[in-house]
Amino acid sequence: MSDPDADSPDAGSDPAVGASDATLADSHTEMTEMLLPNDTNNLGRALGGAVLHWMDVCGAIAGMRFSSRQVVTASMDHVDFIAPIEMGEVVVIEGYVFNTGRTSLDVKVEVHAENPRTGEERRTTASYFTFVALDEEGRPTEVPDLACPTDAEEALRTRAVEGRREQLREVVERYDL
Ligand SMILES: CCCCCCCCCCCCCCCC(=O)SCCNC(=O)CCNC(=O)[C@H](O)C(C)(C)COP(=O)(O)OP(=O)(O)OC[C@H]1O[C@@H](n2cnc3c(N)ncnc32)[C@H](O)[C@@H]1OP(=O)(O)O
Repeated sequence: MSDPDADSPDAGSDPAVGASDATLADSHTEMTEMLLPNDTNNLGRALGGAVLHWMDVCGAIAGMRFSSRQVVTASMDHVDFIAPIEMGEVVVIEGYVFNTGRTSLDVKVEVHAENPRTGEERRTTASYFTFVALDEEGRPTEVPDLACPTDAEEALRTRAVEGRREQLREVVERYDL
């Protein structure tokens, strides 16, 4: 989040968005945590499972904001922890819906760590989740179509689609599948 305004999905709106549509900006979710001892390992760094938990909750909130439904996590893509998070650092988790099926939503979730004293920040992980919206009886139910009425939203959508493709390609190459 080095420049949150540069490609903010909330910038501008389009009155032409249909009644059965929801926008990427509608789903946009940002959570801020501080890494405390309960979520660290013996090195004083974030437990992978704690980070996954925050990512899951952030993605679910994005899915619920988008669909106005309860959602459940159906799947999570590959996750690489590319940089450690140190105790006392601020953790910013950001998610948004970038693709929809009939009852499913794809959500990109990205995590940055921030040193609160220096302001230095770095990307620590990102992944792609699929959530499924449920009706009152707990059955999969239709979600709105995704609309990206602003250039910023369209750019984020494209970045997520291409990022997911690239991440899956890297995993296939890494394991020589
Ligand atoms: C707003 C009001 C809220 C009020 C209330 C507040 C409560 C606030 C609590 C929130 C708290 C946070 C929540 C955190 C999120 C959890 O932690 S949820 C817990 C962990 N997840 C689960 O327990 C899910 C367990 N799995 C299931 O229940 C079922 O497999 C599923 C996911 C519902 C799918 O059921 P199914 O019978 O396979 O359904 P089916 O009709 O075949 O497929 C439905 C869709 O799912 C897709 N799908 C199925 N399996 C998969 C898969 N493995 N991968 C990808 N897609 C899949 C299908 O492709 C299909 O997509 P569409 O083509 O319709 O777009």
